[in-house]
Amino acid sequence: GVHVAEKEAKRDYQEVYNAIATKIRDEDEYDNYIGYGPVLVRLAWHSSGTFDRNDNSGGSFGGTYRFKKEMNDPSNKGLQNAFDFLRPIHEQFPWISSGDLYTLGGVTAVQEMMGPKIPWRSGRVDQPENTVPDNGRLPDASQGASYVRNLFDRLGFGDRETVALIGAHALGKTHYENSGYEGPWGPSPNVFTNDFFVNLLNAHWTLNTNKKGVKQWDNDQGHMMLPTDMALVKDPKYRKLVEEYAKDQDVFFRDFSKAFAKLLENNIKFPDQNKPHYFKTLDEQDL
Ligand code: HEM
Ligand SMILES: CC(=O)Cn1cnc2ccccc21
Repeated sequence: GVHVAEKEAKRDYQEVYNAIATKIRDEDEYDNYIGYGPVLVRLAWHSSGTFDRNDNSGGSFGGTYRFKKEMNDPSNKGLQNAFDFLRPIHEQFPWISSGDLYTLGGVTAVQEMMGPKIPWRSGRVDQPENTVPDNGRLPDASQGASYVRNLFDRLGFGDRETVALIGAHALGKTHYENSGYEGPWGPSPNVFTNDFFVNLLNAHWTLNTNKKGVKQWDNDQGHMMLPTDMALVKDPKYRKLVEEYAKDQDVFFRDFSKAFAKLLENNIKFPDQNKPHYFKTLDEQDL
Protein backbone atom coordinates (compact mmCIF):
# COMPACT_ATOMS: atom_id res chain seq x y z
CA GLY A 1 0.00 0.00 0.00
CA VAL A 2 0.91 3.68 -0.16
CA HIS A 3 3.55 4.65 2.41
CA VAL A 4 3.25 7.79 4.55
CA ALA A 5 6.55 9.65 4.86
CA GLU A 6 7.71 10.62 8.34
CA LYS A 7 7.53 14.30 9.35
CA GLU A 8 10.73 16.04 8.30
CA ALA A 9 13.27 16.20 11.15
CA LYS A 10 15.45 19.27 11.72
CA ARG A 11 18.27 18.12 9.42
CA ASP A 12 20.55 19.91 6.96
CA TYR A 13 19.92 18.09 3.67
CA GLN A 14 21.97 20.68 1.73
CA GLU A 15 24.95 19.41 3.72
CA VAL A 16 24.31 15.86 2.48
CA TYR A 17 23.85 17.20 -1.08
CA ASN A 18 27.19 19.03 -0.80
CA ALA A 19 28.99 15.90 0.45
CA ILE A 20 27.65 13.87 -2.50
CA ALA A 21 28.38 16.67 -4.99
CA THR A 22 31.94 17.14 -3.69
CA LYS A 23 32.59 13.41 -3.96
CA ILE A 24 31.26 13.37 -7.55
CA ARG A 25 33.61 16.27 -8.38
CA ASP A 26 36.62 14.66 -6.65
CA GLU A 27 36.23 11.09 -7.95
CA ASP A 28 36.22 12.04 -11.62
CA GLU A 29 38.17 9.04 -12.96
CA TYR A 30 35.36 6.48 -12.64
CA ASP A 31 34.28 4.78 -15.89
CA ASN A 32 36.92 6.36 -18.13
CA TYR A 33 36.43 9.82 -16.62
CA ILE A 34 32.66 9.87 -17.09
CA GLY A 35 32.43 10.03 -13.29
CA TYR A 36 29.74 8.79 -10.91
CA GLY A 37 26.93 11.14 -12.01
CA PRO A 38 25.18 8.87 -14.51
CA VAL A 39 25.26 5.69 -12.39
CA LEU A 40 23.87 7.66 -9.40
CA VAL A 41 20.98 8.81 -11.61
CA ARG A 42 20.39 5.17 -12.62
CA LEU A 43 20.35 4.01 -8.97
CA ALA A 44 17.71 6.64 -8.08
CA TRP A 45 15.63 5.51 -11.10
CA HIS A 46 15.99 1.76 -10.43
CA SER A 47 15.22 2.09 -6.73
CA SER A 48 12.00 3.94 -7.69
CA GLY A 49 11.09 2.06 -10.89
CA THR A 50 9.87 -1.08 -9.06
CA PHE A 51 6.58 0.77 -8.38
CA ASP A 52 3.36 -0.85 -9.58
CA ARG A 53 0.27 1.39 -9.45
CA ASN A 54 -2.01 -1.65 -9.72
CA ASP A 55 -1.29 -2.75 -6.15
CA ASN A 56 0.72 0.21 -4.83
CA SER A 57 3.80 -1.97 -4.33
CA GLY A 58 7.47 -1.09 -4.87
CA GLY A 59 9.01 2.35 -5.21
CA SER A 60 11.79 4.21 -3.38
CA PHE A 61 10.24 4.47 0.13
CA GLY A 62 11.73 1.39 1.85
CA GLY A 63 15.27 1.64 0.47
CA THR A 64 15.00 -2.07 -0.38
CA TYR A 65 17.76 -1.87 -3.03
CA ARG A 66 20.16 -2.42 -0.07
CA PHE A 67 19.01 -6.07 0.21
CA LYS A 68 20.70 -8.70 -1.97
CA LYS A 69 17.46 -9.88 -3.61
CA GLU A 70 16.99 -6.45 -5.23
CA MET A 71 20.71 -5.60 -5.56
CA ASN A 72 21.24 -8.86 -7.48
CA ASP A 73 18.32 -8.30 -9.86
CA PRO A 74 20.02 -8.70 -13.27
CA SER A 75 18.49 -5.34 -14.23
CA ASN A 76 20.59 -3.74 -11.46
CA LYS A 77 23.98 -5.02 -12.61
CA GLY A 78 26.55 -2.21 -12.30
CA LEU A 79 24.62 -0.23 -9.70
CA GLN A 80 26.82 -1.61 -6.92
CA ASN A 81 29.26 1.12 -8.04
CA ALA A 82 26.72 3.75 -7.03
CA PHE A 83 25.93 1.88 -3.79
CA ASP A 84 29.66 1.72 -2.88
CA PHE A 85 30.04 5.41 -3.74
CA LEU A 86 27.23 6.31 -1.29
CA ARG A 87 28.41 4.09 1.57
CA PRO A 88 30.83 6.68 3.12
CA ILE A 89 28.15 9.36 2.71
CA HIS A 90 25.75 7.14 4.68
CA GLU A 91 28.45 6.64 7.36
CA GLN A 92 28.93 10.40 7.57
CA PHE A 93 25.15 10.99 7.84
CA PRO A 94 23.78 7.84 9.54
CA TRP A 95 20.45 9.58 10.24
CA ILE A 96 19.40 9.62 6.59
CA SER A 97 17.26 6.71 5.35
CA SER A 98 18.45 4.52 2.47
CA GLY A 99 15.49 5.56 0.32
CA ASP A 100 16.18 9.25 0.93
CA LEU A 101 19.90 8.74 0.20
CA TYR A 102 19.43 6.82 -3.08
CA THR A 103 16.96 9.40 -4.42
CA LEU A 104 18.98 12.38 -3.15
CA GLY A 105 22.02 10.89 -4.92
CA GLY A 106 20.18 11.03 -8.25
CA VAL A 107 18.92 14.59 -7.66
CA THR A 108 22.44 15.76 -6.75
CA ALA A 109 23.92 14.06 -9.83
CA VAL A 110 21.40 15.62 -12.26
CA GLN A 111 21.94 19.11 -10.83
CA GLU A 112 25.75 18.83 -10.68
CA MET A 113 25.76 17.70 -14.34
CA MET A 114 24.09 21.03 -15.19
CA GLY A 115 20.64 19.50 -15.48
CA PRO A 116 17.40 21.09 -14.21
CA LYS A 117 16.65 21.65 -10.52
CA ILE A 118 14.75 18.64 -9.14
CA PRO A 119 12.44 19.32 -6.14
CA TRP A 120 13.08 16.66 -3.46
CA ARG A 121 11.22 15.76 -0.28
CA SER A 122 12.57 13.76 2.67
CA GLY A 123 10.82 11.20 4.88
CA ARG A 124 11.35 7.76 3.34
CA VAL A 125 11.72 5.08 6.03
CA ASP A 126 13.83 1.88 5.65
CA GLN A 127 11.64 -1.22 5.44
CA PRO A 128 12.60 -4.84 6.27
CA GLU A 129 13.93 -7.46 3.84
CA ASN A 130 10.54 -9.18 3.54
CA THR A 131 9.19 -6.08 1.75
CA VAL A 132 11.64 -6.33 -1.20
CA PRO A 133 9.64 -6.31 -4.45
CA ASP A 134 10.15 -9.15 -6.94
CA ASN A 135 12.83 -8.89 -9.61
CA GLY A 136 11.76 -8.28 -13.18
CA ARG A 137 9.83 -5.01 -12.73
CA LEU A 138 12.45 -2.86 -14.46
CA PRO A 139 12.31 -2.48 -18.25
CA ASP A 140 13.83 -4.82 -20.84
CA ALA A 141 15.81 -2.81 -23.42
CA SER A 142 15.17 -5.21 -26.31
CA GLN A 143 11.49 -4.28 -26.62
CA GLY A 144 9.40 -1.90 -28.76
CA ALA A 145 7.04 1.04 -28.25
CA SER A 146 3.95 -0.82 -26.97
CA TYR A 147 6.07 -2.54 -24.29
CA VAL A 148 7.55 0.82 -23.25
CA ARG A 149 4.08 2.42 -23.12
CA ASN A 150 2.70 -0.41 -20.96
CA LEU A 151 5.66 -0.40 -18.57
CA PHE A 152 5.51 3.34 -17.98
CA ASP A 153 1.73 3.16 -17.64
CA ARG A 154 2.31 0.69 -14.75
CA LEU A 155 4.59 3.36 -13.23
CA GLY A 156 1.83 5.95 -13.65
CA PHE A 157 3.36 7.89 -16.56
CA GLY A 158 1.95 9.09 -19.90
CA ASP A 159 3.80 9.52 -23.19
CA ARG A 160 5.24 12.98 -22.43
CA GLU A 161 6.65 11.91 -19.06
CA THR A 162 8.00 8.64 -20.56
CA VAL A 163 9.91 10.35 -23.38
CA ALA A 164 11.25 13.03 -21.02
CA LEU A 165 12.48 10.43 -18.50
CA ILE A 166 14.28 8.33 -21.14
CA GLY A 167 16.08 11.53 -22.15
CA ALA A 168 18.35 10.67 -19.20
CA HIS A 169 20.09 8.43 -21.73
CA ALA A 170 22.04 11.50 -22.72
CA LEU A 171 24.08 10.52 -19.66
CA GLY A 172 26.67 7.79 -19.23
CA LYS A 173 26.98 4.68 -21.33
CA THR A 174 26.05 1.03 -21.73
CA HIS A 175 28.49 -1.66 -20.61
CA TYR A 176 28.81 -5.18 -22.00
CA GLU A 177 29.40 -6.59 -18.52
CA ASN A 178 26.21 -5.03 -17.14
CA SER A 179 23.53 -5.24 -19.80
CA GLY A 180 25.13 -6.86 -22.86
CA TYR A 181 24.92 -3.53 -24.72
CA GLU A 182 28.05 -1.55 -25.45
CA GLY A 183 28.76 1.77 -26.93
CA PRO A 184 31.18 4.54 -26.42
CA TRP A 185 29.31 7.26 -24.61
CA GLY A 186 27.30 9.91 -26.41
CA PRO A 187 28.38 13.51 -27.04
CA SER A 188 27.92 14.64 -23.43
CA PRO A 189 28.16 11.68 -21.01
CA ASN A 190 28.39 13.78 -17.84
CA VAL A 191 26.65 16.98 -18.87
CA PHE A 192 22.86 16.89 -19.01
CA THR A 193 21.54 18.08 -22.39
CA ASN A 194 18.85 17.17 -24.94
CA ASP A 195 21.54 15.48 -27.07
CA PHE A 196 19.82 12.10 -26.77
CA PHE A 197 16.84 13.45 -28.75
CA VAL A 198 18.98 15.37 -31.27
CA ASN A 199 21.06 12.22 -31.82
CA LEU A 200 18.00 10.00 -32.28
CA LEU A 201 16.66 12.23 -35.07
CA ASN A 202 19.82 13.33 -36.83
CA ALA A 203 22.14 10.37 -36.95
CA HIS A 204 21.97 7.49 -39.42
CA TRP A 205 21.27 4.32 -37.40
CA THR A 206 22.04 0.71 -38.34
CA LEU A 207 20.77 -2.33 -36.43
CA ASN A 208 23.67 -4.65 -35.57
CA THR A 209 24.15 -7.76 -33.53
CA ASN A 210 26.97 -6.92 -31.13
CA LYS A 211 29.76 -9.16 -29.81
CA LYS A 212 27.45 -10.46 -27.06
CA GLY A 213 24.84 -11.45 -29.68
CA VAL A 214 22.58 -8.59 -28.58
CA LYS A 215 20.83 -6.35 -31.16
CA GLN A 216 21.58 -2.65 -30.83
CA TRP A 217 21.55 0.41 -33.11
CA ASP A 218 24.90 2.00 -34.02
CA ASN A 219 25.72 5.15 -35.98
CA ASP A 220 28.72 6.28 -37.99
CA GLN A 221 30.06 8.41 -35.11
CA GLY A 222 30.27 5.32 -32.87
CA HIS A 223 27.20 6.18 -30.78
CA MET A 224 24.59 3.54 -29.93
CA MET A 225 20.91 3.34 -29.11
CA LEU A 226 18.90 0.61 -27.39
CA PRO A 227 15.89 -0.90 -29.20
CA THR A 228 13.68 0.85 -26.62
CA ASP A 229 15.46 4.14 -27.39
CA MET A 230 14.78 3.69 -31.12
CA ALA A 231 11.13 2.88 -30.37
CA LEU A 232 10.77 6.57 -29.44
CA VAL A 233 11.28 7.63 -33.07
CA LYS A 234 9.42 4.68 -34.60
CA ASP A 235 6.18 5.30 -32.70
CA PRO A 236 4.45 8.42 -34.18
CA LYS A 237 3.14 9.70 -30.82
CA TYR A 238 6.54 9.33 -29.12
CA ARG A 239 8.28 10.79 -32.20
CA LYS A 240 6.35 14.07 -31.90
CA LEU A 241 7.69 14.44 -28.35
CA VAL A 242 11.27 13.55 -29.38
CA GLU A 243 11.08 16.30 -32.01
CA GLU A 244 9.77 18.79 -29.44
CA TYR A 245 12.58 18.03 -26.98
CA ALA A 246 15.24 18.00 -29.71
CA LYS A 247 14.12 21.55 -30.63
CA ASP A 248 13.85 22.98 -27.11
CA GLN A 249 16.13 21.91 -24.25
CA ASP A 250 14.27 24.17 -21.78
CA VAL A 251 10.98 22.35 -22.40
CA PHE A 252 12.80 19.03 -22.02
CA PHE A 253 14.35 20.21 -18.73
CA ARG A 254 10.97 21.42 -17.40
CA ASP A 255 9.26 18.13 -18.21
CA PHE A 256 12.17 15.99 -17.00
CA SER A 257 12.27 17.78 -13.64
CA LYS A 258 8.54 17.16 -13.02
CA ALA A 259 8.64 13.53 -14.16
CA PHE A 260 11.85 12.63 -12.28
CA ALA A 261 10.51 14.18 -9.04
CA LYS A 262 7.28 12.20 -9.51
CA LEU A 263 9.24 8.97 -10.22
CA LEU A 264 11.25 9.35 -7.00
CA GLU A 265 8.06 9.96 -4.98
CA ASN A 266 5.84 7.23 -6.46
CA ASN A 267 3.86 5.30 -3.80
CA ILE A 268 4.64 7.84 -1.06
CA LYS A 269 2.30 10.33 0.68
CA PHE A 270 4.27 13.27 2.16
CA PRO A 271 2.96 15.34 5.11
CA ASP A 272 2.19 18.94 4.02
CA GLN A 273 4.94 20.16 6.36
CA ASN A 274 7.56 18.28 4.27
CA LYS A 275 8.21 21.07 1.78
CA PRO A 276 10.17 20.24 -1.40
CA HIS A 277 13.86 21.19 -1.17
CA TYR A 278 15.40 23.05 -4.12
CA PHE A 279 19.11 22.43 -3.52
CA LYS A 280 21.82 24.90 -4.57
CA THR A 281 24.61 23.49 -6.74
CA LEU A 282 28.23 23.71 -5.53
CA ASP A 283 28.82 26.45 -8.13
CA GLU A 284 25.86 28.46 -6.83
CA GLN A 285 27.43 28.31 -3.35
CA ASP A 286 30.92 29.18 -4.66
CA LEU A 287 32.12 25.86 -3.22
C1 HEM B 1 12.56 1.87 -21.46
C2 HEM B 1 13.15 2.32 -20.35
C3 HEM B 1 14.62 2.09 -20.08
C4 HEM B 1 15.42 1.03 -20.44
C5 HEM B 1 15.05 -0.24 -21.20
C6 HEM B 1 16.76 1.34 -19.95
C7 HEM B 1 17.88 0.52 -20.13
C8 HEM B 1 19.18 0.88 -19.83
C9 HEM B 1 20.33 0.06 -20.10
C10 HEM B 1 20.31 -1.33 -20.74
C11 HEM B 1 21.42 0.76 -19.68
C12 HEM B 1 22.89 0.31 -19.73
C13 HEM B 1 23.29 -0.24 -18.37
C14 HEM B 1 24.76 -0.68 -18.41
O1 HEM B 1 25.08 -1.48 -19.33
O2 HEM B 1 25.55 -0.22 -17.56
C15 HEM B 1 20.95 2.01 -19.16
C16 HEM B 1 21.79 3.01 -18.64
C17 HEM B 1 21.32 4.18 -18.07
N1 HEM B 1 20.00 4.51 -17.83
FE1 HEM B 1 18.40 3.58 -18.64
N2 HEM B 1 16.76 2.56 -19.30
C18 HEM B 1 15.48 3.04 -19.34
C19 HEM B 1 15.02 4.22 -18.76
C20 HEM B 1 15.81 5.06 -17.99
C21 HEM B 1 15.29 6.15 -17.16
C22 HEM B 1 13.81 6.49 -17.01
C23 HEM B 1 16.38 6.76 -16.58
C24 HEM B 1 16.44 7.94 -15.63
C25 HEM B 1 15.50 8.86 -15.50
C26 HEM B 1 17.56 6.06 -17.07
C27 HEM B 1 18.86 6.41 -16.74
C28 HEM B 1 19.99 5.73 -17.18
C29 HEM B 1 21.35 6.22 -17.03
C30 HEM B 1 21.76 7.55 -16.40
C31 HEM B 1 22.19 5.24 -17.59
C32 HEM B 1 23.72 5.28 -17.68
C33 HEM B 1 24.29 4.55 -16.49
C34 HEM B 1 25.83 4.47 -16.51
O3 HEM B 1 26.47 5.19 -17.33
O4 HEM B 1 26.38 3.69 -15.71
N3 HEM B 1 17.19 5.03 -17.91
N4 HEM B 1 19.58 2.06 -19.26
C1 LIG C 1 24.24 9.54 -25.24
C2 LIG C 1 23.54 8.44 -25.93
O1 LIG C 1 22.58 8.61 -26.63
C3 LIG C 1 24.09 7.05 -25.68
N1 LIG C 1 22.99 6.21 -25.21
C4 LIG C 1 21.97 5.80 -25.97
N2 LIG C 1 21.19 4.98 -25.26
C5 LIG C 1 21.70 4.88 -24.01
C6 LIG C 1 21.25 4.18 -22.89
C7 LIG C 1 22.00 4.30 -21.73
C8 LIG C 1 23.15 5.08 -21.69
C9 LIG C 1 23.61 5.78 -22.81
C10 LIG C 1 22.86 5.67 -23.96
